[in-house]
Amino acid sequence: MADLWQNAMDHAVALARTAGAVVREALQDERKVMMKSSSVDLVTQTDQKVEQLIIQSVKDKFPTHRFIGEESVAAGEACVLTDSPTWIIDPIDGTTNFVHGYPFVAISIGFAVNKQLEFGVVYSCVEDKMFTARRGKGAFCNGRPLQVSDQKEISQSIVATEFGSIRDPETVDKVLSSMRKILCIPVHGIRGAGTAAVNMCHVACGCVDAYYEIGIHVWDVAAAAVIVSEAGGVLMDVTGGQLDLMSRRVLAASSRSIGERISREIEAFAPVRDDAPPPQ
Ligand SMILES: O=P([O-])([O-])O[C@@H]1[C@H](O)[C@H](O)[C@@H](O)[C@H](O)[C@H]1O
Ligand SMILES: [Mg+2]
Ligand SMILES: [Mg+2]
Repeated sequence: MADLWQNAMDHAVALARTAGAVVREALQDERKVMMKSSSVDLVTQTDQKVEQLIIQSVKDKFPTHRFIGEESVAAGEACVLTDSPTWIIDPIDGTTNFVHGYPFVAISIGFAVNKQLEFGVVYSCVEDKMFTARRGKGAFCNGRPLQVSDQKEISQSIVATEFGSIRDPETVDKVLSSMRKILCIPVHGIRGAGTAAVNMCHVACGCVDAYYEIGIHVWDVAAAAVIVSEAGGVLMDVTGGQLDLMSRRVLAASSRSIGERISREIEAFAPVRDDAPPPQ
């Protein structure tokens, strides 16, 4: 089969561009902020509008395909990855950035078939950077090929991570303790763009050597996972084991050795899985 899903990918790129224009436009206006699970888990009408725009357009073009969308799941849809072709959508990755006008905001569209990711599209819409990758065909930013860094020395690396939105003191202690241990290796620095998808694209570009986070969701990382691996990077669990997309943990690195070195410093914990049945 030559390239069965190229049509779907072309459509995803066009949709990400359209959605990005909607988000950029909304950045000019006042943004009404609502809370989801807590006061630091935010959503706006633009997140909801963009997700609906993407889902409706895909339904019209590919009526049998399924969806996992951040705001649909927040509204009660199941978060289940089946063997059916499935679009995994984060309409705005970096909603907190969007709310504050901090200029890293992305539309993230991943696509899986038989539970295998086939392509990923991440559009960092303020920077106008379109990151794309199709399984087996390389990763690109605005059409230019991407390659992870060839850094082998952890002490000469930059690591990206986020503080996350789980803010009970015990969890925050673990998050800070991991960062402290990584800083003390010492690495050159720690960075965070405020969007998981863009952090992972930075691994793909080679400007950071690794990114990890506990608390992300499948829609934050599905698209960018293809981009990282097609740029030559590796994906793993924060313990160094196999990546589980529903586990809410990710470690993306330029090489297995850098990833495993960082995993040794991370205090792992296990948030409620994305595919956990809803509480009764
Ligand atoms: O809510 P959202 O802005 O789509 O996604 C969030 C961003 O990626 C953030 O950088 C990360 O720290 C959170 O874990 C994500 O949930
Ligand atoms: Mg997100
Ligand atoms: Mg989002």
